[in-house]
Amino acid sequence: MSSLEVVWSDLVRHRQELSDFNLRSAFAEEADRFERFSAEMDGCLTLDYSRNRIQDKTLMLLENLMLQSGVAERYAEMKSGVAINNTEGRSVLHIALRGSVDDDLVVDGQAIAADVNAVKERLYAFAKGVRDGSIAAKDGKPFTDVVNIGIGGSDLGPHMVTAGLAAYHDGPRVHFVSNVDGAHMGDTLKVLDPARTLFLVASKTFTTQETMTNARAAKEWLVAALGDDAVGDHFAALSTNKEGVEGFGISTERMFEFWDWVGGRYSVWSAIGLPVMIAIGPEGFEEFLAGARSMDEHFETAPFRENLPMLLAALGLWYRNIWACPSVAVLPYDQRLEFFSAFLQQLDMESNGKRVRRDGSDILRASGPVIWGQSGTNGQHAFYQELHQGHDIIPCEFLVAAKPTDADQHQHELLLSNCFAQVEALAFGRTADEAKAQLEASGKSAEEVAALVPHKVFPGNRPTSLLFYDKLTPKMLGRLIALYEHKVFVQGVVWGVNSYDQWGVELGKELANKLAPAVKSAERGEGDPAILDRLKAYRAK
Ligand SMILES: O=P(O)(O)OC[C@H]1O[C@H](O)[C@H](O)[C@@H](O)[C@@H]1O
Repeated sequence: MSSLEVVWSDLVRHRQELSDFNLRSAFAEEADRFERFSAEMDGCLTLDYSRNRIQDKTLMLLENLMLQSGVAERYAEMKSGVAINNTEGRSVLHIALRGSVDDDLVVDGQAIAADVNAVKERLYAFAKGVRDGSIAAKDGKPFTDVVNIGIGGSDLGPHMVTAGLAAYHDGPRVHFVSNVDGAHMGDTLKVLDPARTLFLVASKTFTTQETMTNARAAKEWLVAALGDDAVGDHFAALSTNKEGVEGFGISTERMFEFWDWVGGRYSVWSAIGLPVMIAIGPEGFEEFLAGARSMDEHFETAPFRENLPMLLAALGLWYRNIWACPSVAVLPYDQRLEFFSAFLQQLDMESNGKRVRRDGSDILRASGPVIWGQSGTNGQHAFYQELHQGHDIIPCEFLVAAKPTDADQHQHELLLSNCFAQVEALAFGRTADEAKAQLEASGKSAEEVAALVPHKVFPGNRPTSLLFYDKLTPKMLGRLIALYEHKVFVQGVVWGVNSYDQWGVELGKELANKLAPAVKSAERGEGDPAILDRLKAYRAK
């Protein structure tokens, strides 16, 4: 057995040792659980992971798993520009986007920091111009609205961050259109004035069906109102595909490039972040980058027991592979992070939702779990029932700020108390004796008590981790995203997958393009004839 397989079997055996583990008794017996199982970075972000089914030995074994899997070695390869995205022959260097000009990161023998900086300067100048009106609409007046047209990595990151930093917006309004469903573009344009609207076409490849369709629709809408010559002033492109951008009619002066070593789901730090720069300004965006950079440094230097991404990754592996938990709920108690779990779905599931290892061999164990969630307290009134009393154990990651950015203090205290209450209820539950005492105290008869007790028992012992931070600033959001990026990286290395390709998305895309003509005419064509027949019938109604 390889030394890595030995660690996996150590972990399986260790789970048996913990078969009677219960968070209630663990907390009763170990007054120091918070001290032992929490880590802080920069004095403003704490990961409290004390309410997990772990002991010191668990962490020792998980640390060994990281060592044996070669996490540090793979990270060194990544930083040195090795094409760790082996199926596409690409380096993976999104960390360079938040680095400094003095960094010596190299791709294909070329230093990249200077290029990164040059594009960033152009982006900042453009964002500033749009914000102060010096980059204006066709009529010379400032833009009031910016529409980002993109999908996947060219939408989820900037959309989530723009919403997350709403307290810092002081530029034009920013909208996001992603879905090929014409209703998305239609509903967005309905409230906009073409004379005041700037479109950003965001697409790494500049070939994605949804984005190109929406971009053409936007162009038609604009041209119909303002004429052909408005396109130059009212469009800009964020892409790696110069020919595609020019072909669409956007000049290279209005194109902001990035590079094939930036994966779509890791691209919010690049030109894809332009909507955020326009919304909060370049200074705010610099803070956002600085937050991510501080997480990079933390990840590179903090010892395992203090290393937030390592710990989050380790706990994820523990539950996914040793406890067979199929999903993880991400629950930000922050309305402005309402798109955070949707963003993480792409980051995590597109990266590690794989069935073969880098060399094409079978992984032989479960890889990326289903990531899902919603902002608190909304989720409490929807799916928390299942978290508390459902059949599956669903580890939860809660996120909450100590202080509101600009919201009411009293309401923020209620938000915090809801978050802490959930964490406590999931961990400690309610025993049958407690349920009985409560029902008796409420005056129920003995029969009623007996009938209701089973329904009122909360098993507890449900694992949660809490990311507790001072305030949701641009810097903090940068830290949080980079934290999850590194977590995904670590897990990908342990599972041995290529976290930077996404072949699984391709088949559906190919088939959609193939079926488009058949759907258009609703005639029998390629694909499932029965459903096309039904389509024809419904259309004829
Ligand atoms: O930016 P684009 O080239 O338009 O790609 C947008 C998205 O397309 C696909 O769905 C990929 O799976 C995503 O990773 C990517 O972010």
